[in-house]
Amino acid sequence: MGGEEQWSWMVLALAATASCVLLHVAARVADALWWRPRRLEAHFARQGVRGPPYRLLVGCVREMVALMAEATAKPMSPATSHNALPRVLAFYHYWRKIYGPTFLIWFGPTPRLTVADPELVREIFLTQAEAFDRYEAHPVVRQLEGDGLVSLHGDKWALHRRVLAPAFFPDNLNRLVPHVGRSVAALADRWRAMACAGEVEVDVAEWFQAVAEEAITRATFGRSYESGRVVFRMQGRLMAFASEAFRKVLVPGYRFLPTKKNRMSWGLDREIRRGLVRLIGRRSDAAADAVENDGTAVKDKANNNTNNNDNNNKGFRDLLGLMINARDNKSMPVGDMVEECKTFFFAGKQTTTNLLTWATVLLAMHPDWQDRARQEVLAVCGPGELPSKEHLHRLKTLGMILNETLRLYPPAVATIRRAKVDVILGGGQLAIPRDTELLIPIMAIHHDARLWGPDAARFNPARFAAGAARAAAHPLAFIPFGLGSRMCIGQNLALLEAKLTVAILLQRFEFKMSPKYVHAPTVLMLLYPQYGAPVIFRPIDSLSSSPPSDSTQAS
Ligand code: HEM
Repeated sequence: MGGEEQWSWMVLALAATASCVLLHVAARVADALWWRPRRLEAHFARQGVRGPPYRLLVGCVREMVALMAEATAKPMSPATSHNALPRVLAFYHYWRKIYGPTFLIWFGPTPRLTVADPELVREIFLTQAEAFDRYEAHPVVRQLEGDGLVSLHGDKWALHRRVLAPAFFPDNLNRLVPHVGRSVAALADRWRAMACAGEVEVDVAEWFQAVAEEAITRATFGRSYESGRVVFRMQGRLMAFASEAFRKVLVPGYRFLPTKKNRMSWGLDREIRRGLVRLIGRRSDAAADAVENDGTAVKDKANNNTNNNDNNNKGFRDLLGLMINARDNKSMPVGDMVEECKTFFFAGKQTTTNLLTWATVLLAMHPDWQDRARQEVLAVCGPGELPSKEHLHRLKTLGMILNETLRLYPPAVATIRRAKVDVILGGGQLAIPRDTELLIPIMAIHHDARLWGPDAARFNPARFAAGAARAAAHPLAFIPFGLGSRMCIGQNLALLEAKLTVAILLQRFEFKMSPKYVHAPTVLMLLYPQYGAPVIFRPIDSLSSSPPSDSTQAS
């Protein structure tokens, strides 16, 4: 064979190989975008599970967006109704009526099975939990929430959860009561000072952010509160930028473009990291000095706030200190600690702000329950003292009100899992292939009349009189903090903050909704009042205008 002929054969062979590769890739793409979704649709249909039809590339996202846009265009009607599900999860409400409680939707070519039956929920979160993983968030959300507990998996998640859990034990959190109480009392004093003609109107959705930020900053940084606060302020600004981006920008890759806002976000992100690394360095050095001087016991104390400058923090185990101690055991690098701090700010601030906002809105809408709760608070805590940890424990009516708030307006309206393996649920009824996502619409379970009775859409805290597990026809019908091993780690902190804040406001004010308020719950990551939550506060005259005495002492 001549050189020229040999060359032609090589070109032909290369062209044939390239064609094979191209064909193979094209076949894979066609399978992923068309044949696999069709096979899965048929697979679920054979089990009686149906849903809106899959459309090439987009799945049923277009219909979902249209249903949500239509629902959020109008406020709730009637304006006092708590039947918010059709507005908040419009697509769920619409398709559930057509396809029943378990149905299949498509996020692009990704199948998402919607499951609202508490027995299936039990299997997903408890009895077969090892077959499911938490879902990977949108990259914009991921960047914000940090690579901490919320998004970790496997051994690393287990280690972090073990290290951080002691910060949320009730006896530890009780030490925060005086701090949080004082910050709420300061807020109440400001509102009292702002009141003209005997009352003041404030948007509680805005103001409660400061209360939630104070608590999460204390819980994370303890005695390094002041430096931590500077870092978390920046994190707050970053979150504001990102939630704007999340709202407006659906262009893939937009977050990488050097726009003015993006450059500001990147700069803030760098500053936050630097600030946290510096702070961790200072705390680690202090702990190391303590070891050199006095041995290990003192090191633990150095990390756990026995600073003389802040005796009220005495013995408090903050998240940073717990992580630094773990790092000494070589288990948590600085980068991981930075990510956890970001995660806790993200997971802890807005969720609690939302709970506080909806609880205040509901009490303003239901003056009968506001009166009952106030009577309880005055009977247990008196009119002028900051509630103590012992007081909080005795505020049963307020506890019921917070539960009913979390039922009707759960800050996290849904959660998602992904099947890691093929799995069979419902005693053999439901075969779920690997990589199927499961959408658990927490809010829909909370509003289901078959579980909660015909008054499911009514605000009736009395249904929680015998405890959360007995409030509905199924013990797992109430899951505002999730379920199982990945249940919210901050639940005790959120409830403590909410009880304390609402108790202090009830002591000091009567409140009602502003005529400007438009009842329009909507979802943007969490459940928000779409047009804010303006509430009118009228200081209770029996109180003196001087700041209340602080009867509580840190324990
Ligand atoms: C009313 C307030 C809150 C609500 C309704 C809430 C809700 C939830 C829910 C539903 C989950 C589970 C998500 C899932 O299973 O996919 C969760 C997890 C989590 N929450 Fe909360 N949360 C609240 C407050 C807080 C606070 C105050 C903190 C931190 C101080 C926090 C930190 C976390 C973390 C780190 C996780 C992930 C836990 C893990 O995967 O191990 N949350 N939360």
